[in-house]
Amino acid sequence: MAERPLGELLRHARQRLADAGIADAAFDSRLLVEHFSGTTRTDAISSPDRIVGQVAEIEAALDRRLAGEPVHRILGYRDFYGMRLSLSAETLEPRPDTETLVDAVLPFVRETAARDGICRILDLGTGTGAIALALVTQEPRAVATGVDVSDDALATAAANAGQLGVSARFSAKKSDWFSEIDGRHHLIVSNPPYISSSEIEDLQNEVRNFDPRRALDGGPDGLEPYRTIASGAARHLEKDGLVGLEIGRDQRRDVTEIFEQAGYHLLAQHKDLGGNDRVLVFRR
Ligand SMILES: C[S@@+](CC[C@H](N)C(=O)[O-])C[C@H]1O[C@@H](n2cnc3c(N)ncnc32)[C@H](O)[C@@H]1O
Repeated sequence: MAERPLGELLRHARQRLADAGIADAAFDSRLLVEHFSGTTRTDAISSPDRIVGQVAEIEAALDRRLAGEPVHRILGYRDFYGMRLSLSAETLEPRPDTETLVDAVLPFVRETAARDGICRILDLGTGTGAIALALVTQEPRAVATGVDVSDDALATAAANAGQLGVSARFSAKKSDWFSEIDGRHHLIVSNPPYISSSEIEDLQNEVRNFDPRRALDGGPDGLEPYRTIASGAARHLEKDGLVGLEIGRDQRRDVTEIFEQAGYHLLAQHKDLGGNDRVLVFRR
C-alpha cells in the first residue's frame, strides 16, 4: 500500500514493533513515522486522516528497527544538550548521561571566558563533537579542538559544527589522544572508550552491533585511555586548568587513583540521572 492515513500508519507501526517485543514501541514508532513522513506530533493529533505517501520508506525503517538497529541510527541523528547532532558509522550515539559532564564543567568554562576573554577546550575522543559543541554553543567566548582517530567521526563533528554555526570556534583534529596536539588549554574533557575488551561481548546487541568498537573498547581493564590522558594532560593544560571525565559506573576509585598518582586531586564528582557515578573533575 503506497499511501495510508497518518493515524492508521502510526497505529500500525506501533503494533509491528510491540508485537516483536520492542520495549519502547510507542516512542520509536512515533519518531520513525514522523521523521520519514515529515509530519509532527501535532499533525498526528489534529490531522490523523492526512494521507502519507512514504509508506514504503516507513516500512523499511521499521524492518531495520525489528532487525535490532537503534532508532537514532535509523534516523541518522540524536539530540544532545538541545542540539541536533548527525551520526555516522564511526560515531558513538551521544548519550544523555554525557550531558552530566557538560553540566559539570560549564560553570568553569563561563568563569574562565569571563576572566580571560576566552576558554580553550580540548575534547579527546570527540565523536559527533557532542561535548565540545555543547560547550561552545553555550559560551560564545569558548573555542574547542575536538580530537579523534576516526576520519569519519572528525568529518561528522565538523559538519555538526557547521550546522550549529560554530565552525569558527571548533576545529576537528586527527590525533591519537595528545600525539598531534600543541599548546595549552584551560579545560580538557573526555568521554573515552571505557569498557573492558572482554565485557564488550556481554553488551546489549544494540550497543555492541551498532556503536563502533573503537568508541567503546578501553583495553583489557577499560582504563587504558584514562592512563594515557592522566600522563599527558599536564603538558596541555593551563595553570589551574581542569580535566573533566566521563567514567563507567564502577570506575570512580580506579580513575581517581590513576589521576592522583599523576599529581592531580579530585575537585568534584557527579552522578548521572540514574544515580551512578558518572563524572570526575580533576585539578593539578
Ligand atoms: C565513547 S566515544 C565518545 C564520543 C563523544 N565524545 C561522546 O561523548 O558522545 C569515544 C571516542 O574516542 C575515540 N577514540 C578512540 N581511541 C582514540 C584515540 N586513540 N585517540 C583519540 N580518540 C580516540 C573514538 O573514535 C570515539 O569517537
